[in-house]
Amino acid sequence: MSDVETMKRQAAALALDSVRGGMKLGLGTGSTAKHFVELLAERVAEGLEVVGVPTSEQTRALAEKLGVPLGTLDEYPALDITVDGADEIGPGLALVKGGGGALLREKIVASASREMIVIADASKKVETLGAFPLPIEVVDFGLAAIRRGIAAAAKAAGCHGVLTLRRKADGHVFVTDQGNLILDAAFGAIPDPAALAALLSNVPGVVEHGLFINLASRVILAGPAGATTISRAEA
Ligand SMILES: O=C[C@H](O)[C@H](O)[C@H](O)COP(=O)(O)O
Repeated sequence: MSDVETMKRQAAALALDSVRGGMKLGLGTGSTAKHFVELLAERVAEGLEVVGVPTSEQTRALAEKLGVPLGTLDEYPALDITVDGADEIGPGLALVKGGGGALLREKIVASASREMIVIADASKKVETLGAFPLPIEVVDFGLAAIRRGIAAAAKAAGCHGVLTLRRKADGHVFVTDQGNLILDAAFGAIPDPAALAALLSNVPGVVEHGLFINLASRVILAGPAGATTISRAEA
């Protein structure tokens, strides 16, 4: 396993310490969340009783394969903990998420959870969000108008940048688990993430965006010298 994968797994293992029998867990998406699902599956095989609610079809398939009992948010609308990765972690534990295209379900599941624990390698912590292009999930109608709306909202929040329609490696347009499209917004820097989040949410055609404000309660960051936990109160 590469150094960075070892760090991600270490963060995932620490998040597992917060899991107790009987909990209902949101299961995140991405390479870091995958480590958590794998480690959780080991504990389930040893007898830990939990129910997971996956944030993507990818995570559902992995958890099913590994034998983690699954439920839906309709069955369990109030979850105990969601454990998920992030693309960037900024001041106040504001996050950019959606690099894997799962931001919509991830935000719904995190919002339904008493606590969201973010697990990441230390490279994800930044002073200013925005170097990672912000994923914005939009409907498949009126894309040119939606782009104009996003650009105007971004400008009002002091952000400028190219919006790129996400495509898969084979060139086909990327479609989310909810059947929507993703525009990746290369803003470079987001001076006021909360303001941008509110403005983007008001653009007709925007289903959701990858700014997670006041959702993460703790971040477990693993670096070469070990792991540290940062709570929102101290971030
Ligand atoms: O849509 C994907 C998610 O928001 C991921 O949690 C995020 O992209 C981080 O993924 P990774 O752990 O692979 O860096």
